[in-house]
Amino acid sequence: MDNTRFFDQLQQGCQTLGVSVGEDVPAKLLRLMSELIKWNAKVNLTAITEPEEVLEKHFLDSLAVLPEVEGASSLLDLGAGAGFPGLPLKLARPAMAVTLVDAVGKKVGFLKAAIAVLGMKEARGLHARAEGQPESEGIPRAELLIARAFMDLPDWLNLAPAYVQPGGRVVAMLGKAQPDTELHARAGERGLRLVSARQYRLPFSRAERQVAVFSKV
Ligand SMILES: C[S@@+](CC[C@H](N)C(=O)[O-])C[C@H]1O[C@@H](n2cnc3c(N)ncnc32)[C@H](O)[C@@H]1O
Repeated sequence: MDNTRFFDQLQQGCQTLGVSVGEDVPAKLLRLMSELIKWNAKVNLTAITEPEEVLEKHFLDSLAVLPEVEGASSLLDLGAGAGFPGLPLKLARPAMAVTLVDAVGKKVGFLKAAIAVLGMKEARGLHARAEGQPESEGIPRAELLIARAFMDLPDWLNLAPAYVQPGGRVVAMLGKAQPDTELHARAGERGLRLVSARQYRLPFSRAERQVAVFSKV
């Protein structure tokens, strides 16, 4: 994929998703992709390595949840892996402080290198295992907590509230859409409230996704 095609596809994908990013963001995402592919040759960060797939399944899927993230001053991405969704969200909304946590040291090594290469301010890669005790784990609470492909929804909703500041929200990125009744029930069982649930499709493969937002009651 040449650079022009990358920029065209990114612009088209953002348009289809109804999200917008700053003028400097496409070049930064291109740089992130080249770091990711370089590191992935040495360290197993992600199974998604083809540029077209990185663009759609990692970058555009991360940017797709910008409407749910808008306005947050701090974001915590648990089980961030190679940095998704946290790194593209931080590039798109640089004023938001972002902490990316993963239990695997080599992945956190990549996160720290990517943050440095891209010159991100108020972004941090943190090597820690999230098990529901943020203080002892050294994981800061955030206004907005997010994860993708980290845990199934019931386990995520059990773990998540401990990492959210008072008045904050929990965002769940779901591969498989769940009916609103199910989301309401799962939230209610844990003292959470379903704020919104939205289905979307990735722009090129048309794969279905869902994003749900919960608040502490
Ligand atoms: C399937 S990957 C998803 C990575 C990324 N969120 C994405 O969507 O591409 C799950 C990640 O969670 C990390 N992980 C699993 N359990 C964890 C825990 N208890 N605390 C922190 N990270 C964990 C793994 O090391 C892995 O990188």
